Amino acid sequence: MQPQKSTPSIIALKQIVESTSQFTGKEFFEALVKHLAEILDVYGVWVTEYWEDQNKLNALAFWLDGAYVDKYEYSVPNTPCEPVLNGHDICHIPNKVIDLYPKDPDLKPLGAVSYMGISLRDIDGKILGHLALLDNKPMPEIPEVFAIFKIFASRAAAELRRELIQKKVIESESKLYRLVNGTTDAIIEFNSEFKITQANDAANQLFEFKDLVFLGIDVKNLFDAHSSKTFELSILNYNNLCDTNGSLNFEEPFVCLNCKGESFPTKINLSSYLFENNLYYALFIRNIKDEVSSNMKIKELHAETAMLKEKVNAQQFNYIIGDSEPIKKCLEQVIQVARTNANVLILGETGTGKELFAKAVHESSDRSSKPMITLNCAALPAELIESELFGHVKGAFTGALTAREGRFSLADQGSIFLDEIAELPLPLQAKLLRVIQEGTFEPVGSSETKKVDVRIIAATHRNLQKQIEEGKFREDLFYRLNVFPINIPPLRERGDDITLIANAFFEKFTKNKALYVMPLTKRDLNKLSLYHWPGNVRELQNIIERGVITSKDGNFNLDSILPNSENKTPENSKSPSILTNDDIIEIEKNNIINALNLTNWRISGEDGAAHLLNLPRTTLTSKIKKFGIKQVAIG
Ligand SMILES: Nc1ncnc2c1ncn2[C@@H]1O[C@H](COP(=O)(O)OP(=O)(O)OP(=O)(O)O)[C@@H](O)[C@H]1O
Repeated sequence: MQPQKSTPSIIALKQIVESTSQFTGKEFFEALVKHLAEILDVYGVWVTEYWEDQNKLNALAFWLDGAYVDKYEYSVPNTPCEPVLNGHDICHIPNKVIDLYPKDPDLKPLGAVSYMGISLRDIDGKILGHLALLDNKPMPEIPEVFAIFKIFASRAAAELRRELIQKKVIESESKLYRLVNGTTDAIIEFNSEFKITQANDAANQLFEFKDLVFLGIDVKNLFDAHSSKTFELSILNYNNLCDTNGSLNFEEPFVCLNCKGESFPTKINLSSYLFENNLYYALFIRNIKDEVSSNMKIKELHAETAMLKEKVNAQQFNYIIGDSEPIKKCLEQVIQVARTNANVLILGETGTGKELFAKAVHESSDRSSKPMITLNCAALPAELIESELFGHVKGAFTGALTAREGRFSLADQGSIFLDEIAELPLPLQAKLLRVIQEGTFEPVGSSETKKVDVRIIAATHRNLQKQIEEGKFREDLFYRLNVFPINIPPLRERGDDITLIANAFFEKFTKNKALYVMPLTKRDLNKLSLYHWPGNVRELQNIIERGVITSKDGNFNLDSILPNSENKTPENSKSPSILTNDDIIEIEKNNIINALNLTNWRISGEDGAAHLLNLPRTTLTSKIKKFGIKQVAIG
């Protein structure tokens, strides 16, 4: 091999330079191997990249016997290329290359005789690949050829380095592209004149802009008037507002407008940077429409839940009839206290509905899934109350044949309603105080301490302060119970509630009855309203029930049932009133009924009604007949 005899090496060099200069990359390598082979007049030339992990060489271009070899990769060991990669500058085998590398599978088929290879290295010396010549004739050592070979090896190495760097750039650009365009947040770059210079795919999608229209427009136009103003001011004050990292995060949402003018809420943040001495900003926009609408949905659901809760509460209390202000106030107090764990003391005259209100407190509390256990402290003898409240063990007292749970245990996690609390014997008041303070007690006859979590709702019609003064009620217990007192007003102070309750009870007692009873008349209702109801709602309930039972010819019988003597409020009784004859007859009739009721319908004798009325027995008998008074069994 030698440079063509007629062409000086400098010309050969010039030729190769000219024929490769306009190319880069694969085209350069192809031009290089072809021209080198032609000019140096060798059988084959190839340039490779080195795959270090596999210890393989891969031809970037291979010119062999006047044509390109399409694909050529091979393992380095046992080939003449091995010493090239192992540090030799130029490896030149002028002859008998097959004898030196008998295990190289390709040398023989190619008829290789001589070989020359040179490594292509990175700046730091790392092997990038190699350039090799192969000939089927001996290849003498000619310094000019070496020189040409070296020059082009260094050109090939530069190209290889450029290729590798370009590959890296493309890779990192593609990573960046994926990052920037893979995000659902819009990223928009704009300059100090607010002109958009770049935008990612998400920005185009979010604002429904096409690339061309998007670039160059004023970034402020992406916002509605108010947000645009805020945005502009923020940019003008950027240096004062931004954090130490140079970025600016906005807490409040910005309203953006898409190209159709449709608005949507967004969260934005900004950062700024200098590029080639020009100031740029990167604006990150996140569409929070879904977030906002979910928040709104949550708010709506909260409101709906609150409304439903109110409805449920209202329904829960629908057994408490009444629309008067004092009753509404009591119901409000029920709702207030129910949410807490505070003990409740319900005060009010007998029959005002204290038990109903206790039930309402329990049912609207978190304990409603557990029972409310009731104990009427006035209904049991003192000896029994203790075991009723705290339970007893077997044999604790005569008759205690088995152990029994007390009401406090039964009410665990729920509530206990202690009605007529003023009647609780003093020793038990002390025990109750301990349950309130520590949540513990011992069943009768047991030394085992039990612990419970019970809310106490107590009620009384008595004046507890007075009971304390008289030494009948413990003051400390009173303060423990009186955490949240609810005063139930007497029925006479509830105005139109009397009518409401009377009609409701009338409905209840006449419903599904074979007997038709005419509805309550205005006169009936008027009378009921004027009565002062010492027995409160319970008394009203009884009166209506009796009036229905004793109705005659379909007429509700109020007259003979409502106690006349107490038929007037104290105020009313002061004002003079004229009674009709009918009224007087009615008064007499009711008076007889009252006397008969009091004497258990005994007419004669010392404890009979005639004696009570100071009437002869016969007169009373005839009056009973005249007024059509009949004894009624009251259920
Ligand atoms: N507002 C009301 N609406 C409907 N019914 C009521 C109302 N208040 C009381 N009642 C009825 O009146 C009767 C007496 O009520 P409750 O037993 O709750 O009264 P109380 O104040 O606890 O009586 P006591 O002091 O005698 O124990 C019950 O049948 C109850 O259902």
